[in-house]
Amino acid sequence: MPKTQPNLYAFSGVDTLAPALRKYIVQSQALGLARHGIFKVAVSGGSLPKTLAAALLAPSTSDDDVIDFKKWEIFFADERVVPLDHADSNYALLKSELLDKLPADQQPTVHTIDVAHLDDLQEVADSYEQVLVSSFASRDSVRLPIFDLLLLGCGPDGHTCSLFPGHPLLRETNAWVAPIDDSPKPPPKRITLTLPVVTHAVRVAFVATGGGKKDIMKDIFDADKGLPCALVNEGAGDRASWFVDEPAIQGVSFPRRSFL
Ligand SMILES: O=C(O)[C@H](O)[C@@H](O)[C@H](O)[C@H](O)COP(=O)(O)O
Repeated sequence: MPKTQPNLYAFSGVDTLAPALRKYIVQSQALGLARHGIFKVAVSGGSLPKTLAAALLAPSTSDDDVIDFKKWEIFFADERVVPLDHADSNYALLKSELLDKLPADQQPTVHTIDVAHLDDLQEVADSYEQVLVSSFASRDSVRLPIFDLLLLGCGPDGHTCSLFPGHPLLRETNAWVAPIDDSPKPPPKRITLTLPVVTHAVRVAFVATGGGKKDIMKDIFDADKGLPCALVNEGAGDRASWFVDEPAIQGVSFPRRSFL
């Protein structure tokens, strides 16, 4: 079977990107609800939660444009191993950008890391994997958990989640969730979904904005450097979609698609 290509959607800025991202998320939600009555989504940190909030907190524009947060199960595609109220916590970031702005009766289920063992990184990863096992059925019955949607960022070195270029973790084939204690991006101690879990999601959306991303975007889309983001593109094909602004893809020759 021929390999499919990722979808590259470019927008003038976050104000035009956010409504398209919202539409894509609402479609993904409908697919998830049709599939299993729940919407299982994992999110990253960085600049993503802010863009996500711009997309999701906007008022609904039609009967088809409804976000049912009560049916959402939110996981973290990667998390820094710090207390949940720490300035570095991806949960704390998502909470302040999005969760705190949702009404009390519209709160999703949010799966945070277990902070009881912050000094034992492997234990944090293992216990988070158990959270996935409970949600997605046992490891014996499913080889990999299949998220309805992953919402990811792209670092200036081409990393995504906490999967960094050239890191041995990229070769992990067994664990669903892995620890990393030498993240080049601080803080060093993190847990992350592994590459097979990322590439097996029903849909993977990347959000990358700003001129600071343009060099790495050329490396991801126009070169063959085996960067983590490119490995996700390769594994997910057209199940991967990129929501970017024009400055982020200045000079990139990979063909854009129009978002309908
Ligand atoms: O916890 C983290 O550090 C993030 O999950 C990380 O993977 C992030 O998504 C990228 O570094 C992109 O970050 P920006 O969107 O801020 O560039």
